[in-house]
Amino acid sequence: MSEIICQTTELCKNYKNFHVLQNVNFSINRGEIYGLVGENGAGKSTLIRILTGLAFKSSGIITLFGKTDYLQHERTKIGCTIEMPALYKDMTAKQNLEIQRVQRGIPDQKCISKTLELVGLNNTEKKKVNNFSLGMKQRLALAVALLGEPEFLILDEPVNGLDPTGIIELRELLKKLAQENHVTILISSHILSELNQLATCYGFLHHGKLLKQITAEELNEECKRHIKLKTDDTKKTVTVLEEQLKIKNFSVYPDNFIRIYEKLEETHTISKTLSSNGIVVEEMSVQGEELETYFENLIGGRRYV
Ligand SMILES: Nc1ncnc2c1ncn2[C@@H]1O[C@H](COP(=O)(O)OP(=O)(O)OP(=O)(O)O)[C@@H](O)[C@H]1O
Repeated sequence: MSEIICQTTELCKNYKNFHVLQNVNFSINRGEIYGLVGENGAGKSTLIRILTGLAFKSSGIITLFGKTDYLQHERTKIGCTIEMPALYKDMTAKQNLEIQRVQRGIPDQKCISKTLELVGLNNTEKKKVNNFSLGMKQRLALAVALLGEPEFLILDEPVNGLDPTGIIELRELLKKLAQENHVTILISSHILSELNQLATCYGFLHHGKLLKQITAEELNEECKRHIKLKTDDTKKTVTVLEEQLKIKNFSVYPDNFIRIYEKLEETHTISKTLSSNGIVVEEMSVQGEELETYFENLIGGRRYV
């Protein structure tokens, strides 16, 4: 069974009468890249701040590496970038990391060049952070988070300010960290498509509530264009689909909905054939959407970017 690295149970956070997080239940397994998606103000940063100990919960349970109380030690295994870390602007990337290394008591000096190389900042040499682009500052922030070789990496909106190449590079780096170094990653974003091809699991946060937790596979399946079909006789429908309509690529869901992934233009023929076999078609529509539309629909059709 996979090991749960981070879990919240009925987690709530209130600021006076304002409920920023409401009964949030979510869990992240080791090696997973968890995409936390939510529009501005959804509560992503608050959730991350609570996990990392920068803010207090109002109620609920936080479990880190299997422990629920006195999480100071567990939090030493976490590396995080929350907003921009305090970087010394008149110093180089290397000098900044050296300060962080000493402050955190990391003995191995070699970790600095290793980390700079990992985030692609090894060629910045004498350049001061003052003269860094936003993307370079983001990478340095990531380097700071990676310095202690954390088991759990938490990144709050790390793609902000990165150009498309920077986003792809970051995506590859995070994949490598998860796959080769078995680092578990929680990454927040208000743009779902930025997490696409990276996250292995998604949590959708809206107005402080976790609306849904879904694996990448399930999400892709839901977004794939398909015919959604419900009839009064699922078993007989399956037989007609296979034997008469020669449809192979379909799935039957527990609520008796059938999803057909082929012959999307032939809904008329499908419904006629089913009717001629005495099957009543209760619902039939072509579905499937862009990731952004998926999230929009999930939160009630409102544009959020
Ligand atoms: N210290 C605070 N006091 C009162 N309200 C706060 C405080 N911190 C956050 N909030 C409110 O909590 C809500 C969630 O904020 P949070 O920063 O967690 O959202 P977010 O999803 O990270 O948004 P963004 O993508 O804009 O960073 C917002 O309405 C915010 O104004």
